[in-house]
Amino acid sequence: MSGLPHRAAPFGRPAPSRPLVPDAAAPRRRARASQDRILTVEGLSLGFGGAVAFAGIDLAVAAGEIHAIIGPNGAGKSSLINAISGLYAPQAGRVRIGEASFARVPAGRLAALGVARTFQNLALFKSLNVVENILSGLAGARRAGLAAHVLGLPAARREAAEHRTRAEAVIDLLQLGAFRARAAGSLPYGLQKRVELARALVAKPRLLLLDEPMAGMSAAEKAEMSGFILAARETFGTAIVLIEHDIGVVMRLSDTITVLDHGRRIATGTPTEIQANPAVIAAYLGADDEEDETEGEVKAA
Ligand SMILES: Nc1ncnc2c1ncn2[C@@H]1O[C@H](COP(=O)(O)OP(=O)(O)OP(=O)(O)O)[C@@H](O)[C@H]1O
Repeated sequence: MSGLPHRAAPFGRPAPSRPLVPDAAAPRRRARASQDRILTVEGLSLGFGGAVAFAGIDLAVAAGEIHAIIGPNGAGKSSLINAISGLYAPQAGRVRIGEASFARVPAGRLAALGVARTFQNLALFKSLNVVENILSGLAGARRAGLAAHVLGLPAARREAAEHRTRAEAVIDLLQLGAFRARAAGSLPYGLQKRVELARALVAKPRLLLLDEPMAGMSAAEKAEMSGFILAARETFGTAIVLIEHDIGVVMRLSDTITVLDHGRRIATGTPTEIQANPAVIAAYLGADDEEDETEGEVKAA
């Protein structure tokens, strides 16, 4: 820290002291943690032409963990989520989801792998109502064939009823009942983001990837959305990987934070560890000097 300029550190609080006595239970805990791991990213690298989006990224997310990925603009956060969800094909490394390991994650099998995601920009069916949008999150979970649905066969009717029950459970959880018949496109932006979350959650994913779920929201809307994200984890035990620029929100929500800068992972730790990490502070102060926009976001901590 001594090399930093004389400016307020963006994350404020001091580092925790390390325990001095060796922790005998640590190896056992580590073994259990790796069994509970839902996502492991090993040495993942992606470039576009000559430009590096990210390189050599390692990441481990345990079942039920909320793991934020933060970093200045262009650090590689969205590209990493896009690679984890199979939209981008990495040039090196592997992604393990549960027990399955991939050089490129098959995007078409995401739902079967227990993974759901939202996008940085809203991707709802604007003219469909809220219930229909949420049900579209179960399209990958259909067992009865299309013909059975068209003909209204009993298996298809049972499945449709079961899906409605699941949709209603998510509607209750995210308090969307009053809007269920409204066209998604007619709702205020904050509610549309909530519908997107509901659509991702309806399949009860083991892993949920949220790309800036609170972008463009007011402080009150962000607090509300944070509550819904915690409720989702609590109710479904879902692990959540979250990209978010508001550092205050990240500090309050996350169990673990990974920081990217210029496509490299510069730190992983608890919120307390991250806010005291010199490399993280330097990365944000550097971004501070370059971009006024980021300044406010970092100081929100
Ligand atoms: N489809 C693409 N084609 C070419 N370059 C891309 C593409 N997607 C991302 N990049 C580049 O990869 C780098 C990382 O971008 P990315 O969007 O992943 O960063 P980010 O951390 O999510 O940024 P932000 O916080 O601004 O959303 C940037 O240099 C970006 O220009």
